[in-house]
Amino acid sequence: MDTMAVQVRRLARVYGDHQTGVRALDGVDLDFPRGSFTAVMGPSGSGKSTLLSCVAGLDRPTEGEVVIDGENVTFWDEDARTRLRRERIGFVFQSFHLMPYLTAAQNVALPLRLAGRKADPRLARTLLDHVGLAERAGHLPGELSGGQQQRVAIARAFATEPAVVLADEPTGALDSATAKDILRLLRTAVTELRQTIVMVTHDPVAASYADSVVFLVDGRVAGHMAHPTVDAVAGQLAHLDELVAAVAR
Ligand SMILES: Nc1ncnc2c1ncn2[C@@H]1O[C@H](COP(=O)(O)OP(=O)(O)OP(=O)(O)O)[C@@H](O)[C@H]1O
Repeated sequence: MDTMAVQVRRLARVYGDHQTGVRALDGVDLDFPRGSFTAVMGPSGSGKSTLLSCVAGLDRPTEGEVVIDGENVTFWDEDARTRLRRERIGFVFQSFHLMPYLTAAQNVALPLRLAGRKADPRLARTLLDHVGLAERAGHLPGELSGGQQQRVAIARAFATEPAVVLADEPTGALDSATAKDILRLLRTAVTELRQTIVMVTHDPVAASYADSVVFLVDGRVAGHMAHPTVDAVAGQLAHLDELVAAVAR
């Protein structure tokens, strides 16, 4: 069994003309091991969202490859990539993206139904139990707080036991105490359940819950940090200009 959940190789994404267009990604090589929690950071426009979109198969790279669970998915057709997103990738967004007219349990079961699996109501309840929301299974998103909605979204993201969960600013809309609860939950999913998470964030506190941080600058990997602390990440972000200079060399 491959030990890498996700690998990207020489990944490039050019928007517009190949010569004069924007190189949103410019030769990115990254490995995301199974059971790892990686934060992706970098200035606005550095390519973080483009990286997630390419890994999710929402966007096609101009060059390079995306390998998920040992399978090169780069050239899969639209149908196969839709199945990939439904079955092998979980998503957590800043603004939760729950279906407003479905209960918490129905939202959690939705990926299983879309993947054509028999939706066992007990599984949705178990997943909600894991995120501390067993009592709220029958509630609609509008009846839940922001932090509770994000817990439902996390239970949903892990429902299909995906190869990787892609989280885009998962704590961006939450107050700092609620954000820490959510980050602890993500950390537990990695440590205890061997899930794999790739999280885009601007927040050094959020990044400090990860095993490592990848810094992107101008579409390139400008640095890595293992065992990040809040101070070390904030310090690196304050000196991104030095990373930029190193990339330009
Ligand atoms: N559909 C598109 N068409 C043209 N240019 C695009 C498109 N999507 C992204 N870009 C450009 O690609 C670059 C990388 O964008 P991306 O959204 O990946 O950055 P980001 O690091 O996620 O930024 P932010 O932190 O602001 O979300 C930017 O210069 C952006 O303007």
